[in-house]
Amino acid sequence: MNGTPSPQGYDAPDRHAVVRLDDVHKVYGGSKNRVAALDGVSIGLPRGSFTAVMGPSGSGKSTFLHCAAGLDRPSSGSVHLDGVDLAPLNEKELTKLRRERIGFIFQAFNLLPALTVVDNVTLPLRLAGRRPRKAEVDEVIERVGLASRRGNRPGELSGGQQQRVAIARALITKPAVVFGDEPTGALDTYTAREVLTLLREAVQWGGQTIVMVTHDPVAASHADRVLFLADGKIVSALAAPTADQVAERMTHLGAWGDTSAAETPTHRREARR
Ligand SMILES: Nc1ncnc2c1ncn2[C@@H]1O[C@H](COP(=O)(O)OP(=O)(O)OP(=O)(O)O)[C@@H](O)[C@H]1O
Repeated sequence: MNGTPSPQGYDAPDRHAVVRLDDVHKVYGGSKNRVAALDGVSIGLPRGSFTAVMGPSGSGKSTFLHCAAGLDRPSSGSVHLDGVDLAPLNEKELTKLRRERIGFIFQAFNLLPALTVVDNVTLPLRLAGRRPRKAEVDEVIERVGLASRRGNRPGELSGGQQQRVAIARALITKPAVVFGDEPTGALDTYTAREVLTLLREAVQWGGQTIVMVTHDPVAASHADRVLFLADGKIVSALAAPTADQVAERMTHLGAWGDTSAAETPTHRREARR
């Protein structure tokens, strides 16, 4: 669980990991426009851990998330989720596995505008044919601080509140892992911190496993470990990271392009406030 490279890459894939990728390659295009979006990724993510995935634009973060979550299939290599090898599953089986064992949180919240908070949160249970139990619904809605908003619709909520609904919706099925794609990307600094604290608590108190793609070093600093991707490979990792350490590592990867070398998106955002 540190940043030391092993002969197999960053961390030997651990048999007990909730998410395990073994030598995963994902290739797009043909012979003329071939892109190796993932180029031999091997990693194990332990149960109850919070992992942030960072890297320059085009480094393969989304592809990593999509392959790890069974939204996309690797060109070669294997992905195990909660002990299940995803390769032999057909689309129907993959959909069922995603519905039952994975929670998703997106930058754009993706709530259904016509449904109340309670109905948005319980939707995954109803889609899985399970009748929501009042106690479990109350518990998760209270945990995200929305007990007084149960009957509101998304349009009546702030961005931070909407993301908390999305978090409750991701947690309600008690998934093996929650994948976040820039979950704080649309939020201001203060609200983002509240949402990240909530995710941290889900890991710390609920034993939830979370994997989050982010461009924000401050967001990444809430994770137990940051994985850095470059050109489709995990090139480095940081355990118990600070935002400054993450920003510095990103600068070395050339992640901020040719804007000021020391500036990060977060620092720029803070400077504008
Ligand atoms: N459907 C696709 N067809 C062709 N190439 C693709 C496709 N999806 C991704 N790629 C390429 O694979 C590489 C990795 O893309 P990916 O979206 O995973 O990067 P990323 O790190 O998430 O980028 P960003 O931070 O800009 O969202 C890029 O070169 C991208 O152009």
